[in-house]
Amino acid sequence: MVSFKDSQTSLNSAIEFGELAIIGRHFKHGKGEDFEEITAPESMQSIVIEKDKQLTIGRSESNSLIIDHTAVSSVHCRVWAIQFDENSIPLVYIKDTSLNGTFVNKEKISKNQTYLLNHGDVITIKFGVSLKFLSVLGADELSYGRSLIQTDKIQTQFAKWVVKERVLGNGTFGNVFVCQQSATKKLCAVKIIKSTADSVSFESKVLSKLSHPNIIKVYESHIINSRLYIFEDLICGGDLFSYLADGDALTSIPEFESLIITFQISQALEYLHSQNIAHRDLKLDNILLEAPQPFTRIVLADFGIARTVSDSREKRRMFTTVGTPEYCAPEVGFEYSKTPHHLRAKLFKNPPVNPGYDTKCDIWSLGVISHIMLSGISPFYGDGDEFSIVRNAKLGRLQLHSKQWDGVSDNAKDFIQCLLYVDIEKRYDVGKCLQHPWIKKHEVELKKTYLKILSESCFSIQE
Ligand SMILES: Nc1ncnc2c1ncn2[C@@H]1O[C@H](COP(=O)(O)OP(=O)(O)OP(=O)(O)O)[C@@H](O)[C@H]1O
Repeated sequence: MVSFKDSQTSLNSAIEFGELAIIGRHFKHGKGEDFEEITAPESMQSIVIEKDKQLTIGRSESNSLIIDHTAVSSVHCRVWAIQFDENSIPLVYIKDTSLNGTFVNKEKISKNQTYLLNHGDVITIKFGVSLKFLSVLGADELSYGRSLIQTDKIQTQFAKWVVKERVLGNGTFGNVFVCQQSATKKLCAVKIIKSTADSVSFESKVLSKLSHPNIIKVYESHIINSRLYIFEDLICGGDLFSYLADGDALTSIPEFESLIITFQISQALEYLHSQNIAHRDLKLDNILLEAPQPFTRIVLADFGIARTVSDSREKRRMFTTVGTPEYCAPEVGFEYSKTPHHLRAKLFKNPPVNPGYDTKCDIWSLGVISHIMLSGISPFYGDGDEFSIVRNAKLGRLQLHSKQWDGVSDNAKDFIQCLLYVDIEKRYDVGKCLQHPWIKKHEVELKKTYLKILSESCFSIQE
């Protein structure tokens, strides 16, 4: 009735983040149901949760744990672990994809909802097995968050929210914690930023007024004791950088998967740019996935340096050099001087010589991201120091004929070229990107896939 795939029982070299231990089974008993504790054979007592590998539980042969019962869906639920960096505590999520439901501690998870597992949680597949989640750190998985809350004197109780002792990630300006919406019990994220300078206020002021499936949803924000708390949706699949990472290198993904991600980012940019907002820091790390799998909803996050540009065409310019050189358009103004401090917050003093830049800076970044997805190569990275990255970007030479591009269509290559023109006039805007043959040729399939992604996403459930 219950079986494991062989690969799940011999994982000695993998990084383990926890396990799901079989503790019993559920069965039909007359009109009701019953539960009995079971001791599975030794080789089948637990299923290991490892880094970068999604586990599936269900009826079909392809699952990591197969439960052969008609009440169990073909893929009933998925389990995966996310770790922000190698020093942070992994988060293990479960997503229900079943007809009859997946239960955690006897509560049903809504279909397509994702739940963050805590050490000791019991997962029940009705008329299948019950599994206990054992975190690799045991009950200690909360200690890091708890100590941060204490040392940073973080407020945990709000009228509508409770901040949890789970850390999602750390940024330059602060930390991101899991929190819970008191009324609905829904898990969300709260970004807690130490500084309340103007540079971070965009996230709290403007983002809460935006509504787009591919842009992080911000509910509200509060400033308490010089800390800005931004309550937003929890996006559970990690970032695109981790998704593409393979050891120390990045890998390419299939062309249609790259296309659907590019399409979703373009949708978000079309919305942002139509409101005269530039993100200014688009990069793999700031693109979050709802689940670490192909054809999932992607969400633009980290609007810490985003800016609203003027409505007037003449004034639609920005002059501050910000962003990340690897993804940054040449006109943004990073310089290839060997002096590193030049590379941050450099103000253009003389606008007629340096005309500044506009929202097309995001298009360049999208070009870099799509280039990486299609080939596994960052186009201007060179030997990796900022000097060569900035110089290469200013030259704008692309090598779209190396072996990494074998099998990539000419349309995809042309799309990349159109986004990475150093000449801003020649570079496409987002409207033209969406009209490019790479997208137009697949428009019907793309729209169908996009609608399916949204209909299966928590975004559509909340709206
Ligand atoms: N809403 C969210 N849901 C899930 N994870 C999130 C969310 N927001 C941020 N994170 C995680 O926390 C990490 C830090 O996020 P944050 O936006 O504060 O950092 P950052 O500003 O990108 O860092 P830096 O400024 O150094 O680039 C992200 O990389 C991401 O992994």
